[in-house]
Amino acid sequence: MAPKTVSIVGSGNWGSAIAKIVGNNVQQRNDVFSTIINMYMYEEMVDGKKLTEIVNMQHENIKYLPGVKLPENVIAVPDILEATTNADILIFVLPHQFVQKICEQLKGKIKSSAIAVSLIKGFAINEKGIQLISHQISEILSIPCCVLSGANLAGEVANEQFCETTIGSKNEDTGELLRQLFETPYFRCAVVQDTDTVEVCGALKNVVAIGAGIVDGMGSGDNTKAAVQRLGLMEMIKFAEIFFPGSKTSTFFESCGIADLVATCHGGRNRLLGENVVKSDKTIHELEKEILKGQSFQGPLVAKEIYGMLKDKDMLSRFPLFVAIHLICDRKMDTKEFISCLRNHPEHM
Ligand SMILES: NC(=O)c1ccc[n+]([C@@H]2O[C@H](COP(=O)([O-])OP(=O)(O)OC[C@H]3O[C@@H](n4cnc5c(N)ncnc54)[C@H](O)[C@@H]3O)[C@@H](O)[C@H]2O)c1
Ligand SMILES: O=P(O)(O)OC[C@H](O)CO
Repeated sequence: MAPKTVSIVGSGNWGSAIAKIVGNNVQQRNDVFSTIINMYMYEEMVDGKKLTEIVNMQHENIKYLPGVKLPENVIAVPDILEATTNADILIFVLPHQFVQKICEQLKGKIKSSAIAVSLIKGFAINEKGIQLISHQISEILSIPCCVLSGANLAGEVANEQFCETTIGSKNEDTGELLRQLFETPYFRCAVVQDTDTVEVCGALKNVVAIGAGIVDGMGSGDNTKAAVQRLGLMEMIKFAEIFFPGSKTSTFFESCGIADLVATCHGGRNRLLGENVVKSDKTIHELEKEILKGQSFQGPLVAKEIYGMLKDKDMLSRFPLFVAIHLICDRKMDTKEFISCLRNHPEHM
């Protein structure tokens, strides 16, 4: 069989870390994969030069993953159609708010036999309510879309510190192909078929991590933070049970579940946001600009999306932690009220 061409759609903090892994792997497995990888990069000027040109000259994404060398077979391409022409495998890894626009541009322009894999942690909103990003990609492009999600803080992965991840694929052969594309001795991939739950975990843990940051900002101890994580996990499980029937509890014990929740509540950008929401009165947008310098917090947007959906369905009282986190991010609830939310949580009734 002809080697498969891989394209990466996205080149931020995680996109660049994954480009390092995939760029190296395709060189070692060149019987299975073509060795040149196009990486779509949203063009911007850095120090007066185009970021794509800097990446292609220096083999380093100096804005989103400074200090990490990327393999030379990863080529940054500013044109989305040029980046994805001939791709057999499309890796989607960009903040979820940009997916619809990118997919609309790709519609009818990619190989009909291509497959996608989404590394994105977020939800889309459409007229029916919440939609998984992998479903959105699959629906717009008319191709299957798998997922990859786990306890994977990009900087640590890029520095080759051991971690696990979870690939969700309903098709066993595709799951094995993706494992070959992503697995390294420091990035251990487990494949499960319960793809929806893998993705739900990735989106919701970003919301819980803001709660962990809020209690950090308030100076509460580790016990309080553990309570946020436990109650958050209970809401994540309930959310999956109600809105994604058939979801398996065992998936929450994979890297995409409990491990990612713990990693993000301790070392993630969303945790940092929660801490700063307590310590400053700036808006989320101002904090994002100030703290992340171009990177993106996904938690506040997901919290807002699920708040709107739960309100429409008259279910706000069943998810008080998610609701409080949204209201605090929106500056409609005082951070001091967060402890009462934990104290009066329905899990204690
Ligand atoms: N960073 C991590 O540690 C990490 C780990 C696992 C999963 N994720 C998930 O991966 C996804 C991507 O995150 P990331 O960290 O790579 O990105 P990031 O937070 O670094 O986001 C910035 C990216 O968005 C791009 N961008 C800005 N405006 C754009 C536009 N209008 N259209 C298209 N792109 C635009 C920027 O060029 C940059 O590449 C998210 O869903 C995130 O939750 C992140
Ligand atoms: O830095 P965060 O909060 O976006 O989390 C990053 C990853 O999702 C951790 O697995």
